[in-house]
Amino acid sequence: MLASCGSSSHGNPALSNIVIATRESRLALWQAEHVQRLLQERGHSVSLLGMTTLGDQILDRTLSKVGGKGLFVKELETALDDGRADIAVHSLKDVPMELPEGFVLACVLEREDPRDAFVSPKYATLDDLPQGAVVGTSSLRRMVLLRALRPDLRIEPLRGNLDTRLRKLDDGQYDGIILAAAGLKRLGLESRIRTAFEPETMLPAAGQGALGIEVRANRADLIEILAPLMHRPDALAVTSERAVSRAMGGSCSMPLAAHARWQVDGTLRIEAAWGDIDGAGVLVRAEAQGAVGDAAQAEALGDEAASLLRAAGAN
Ligand SMILES: NCc1[nH]cc(CCC(=O)O)c1CC(=O)O
Repeated sequence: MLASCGSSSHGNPALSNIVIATRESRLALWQAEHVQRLLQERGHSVSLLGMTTLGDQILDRTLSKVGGKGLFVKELETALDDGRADIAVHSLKDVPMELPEGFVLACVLEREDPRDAFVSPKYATLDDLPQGAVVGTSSLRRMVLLRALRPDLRIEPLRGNLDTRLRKLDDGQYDGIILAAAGLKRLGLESRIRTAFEPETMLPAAGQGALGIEVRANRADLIEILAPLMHRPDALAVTSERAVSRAMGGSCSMPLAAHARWQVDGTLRIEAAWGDIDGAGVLVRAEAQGAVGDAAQAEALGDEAASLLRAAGAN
């Protein structure tokens, strides 16, 4: 079933052309083109298939109310399934923990800045915001973490792609908004970042800043082609973060943060936070640290952090 048409100098099968299924937001296209460049540098021919997903069409409700992360991924998987495309490039943050039967994450690329960023025309930091200022975010994680930092702020929903969100800010609908630093940097909008929150202050979402490449599990040809793009340390860190989400039954209807960092002694340290958005503003945190040499150990570390979260009151 290999769609091969010859061999590269390394003896790998070479596809005549690799088709990347991608959403059509500016960020999604940047990400797909990034993977396109990386593969072209290795001698592959690559084209893009742009698609509009349900997640892109539903801009008036929070994602958590309309079905969650899968909305951005499903149409792309259909294109892989029916052979219109070979691979899909995703922001890992938006990829559900369990992929549908028959799909695998073949590759995690080197991660961009995983931090959240404070963006505001007027205020340099969150601390500079006046009492009761309006901050835009539709992320439950950002809401509960913001609430812990500044209970006085008014948090208002903010949806749409990056350009839309920035336009709403510039229109004056918010005093400040929170966005992922990675997306701003990729689109050359780094100058909009007033403060990047250290993870201690605003713990990132599992997988934030990382790109994942999804393929049909039976495409051994593609899995081999993508292997050199894998960034192993970041892949293991992200695997432990995603394990926290999986263990907590994670979806974006749950305020959950998980962020893992390699330590100077070579161990991996993961921090996690869980919030109770409807309840009394409960926010619990946990951390775990250990030697991680493979995906199973990365998952075990994430599971341990999730157990500690539960022991601390998360459910
Ligand atoms: N939920 C939307 C989303 N998914 C991925 C990114 C970009 C950052 C990344 O790659 O993690 C963003 C924008 C944001 O959260 O501000």
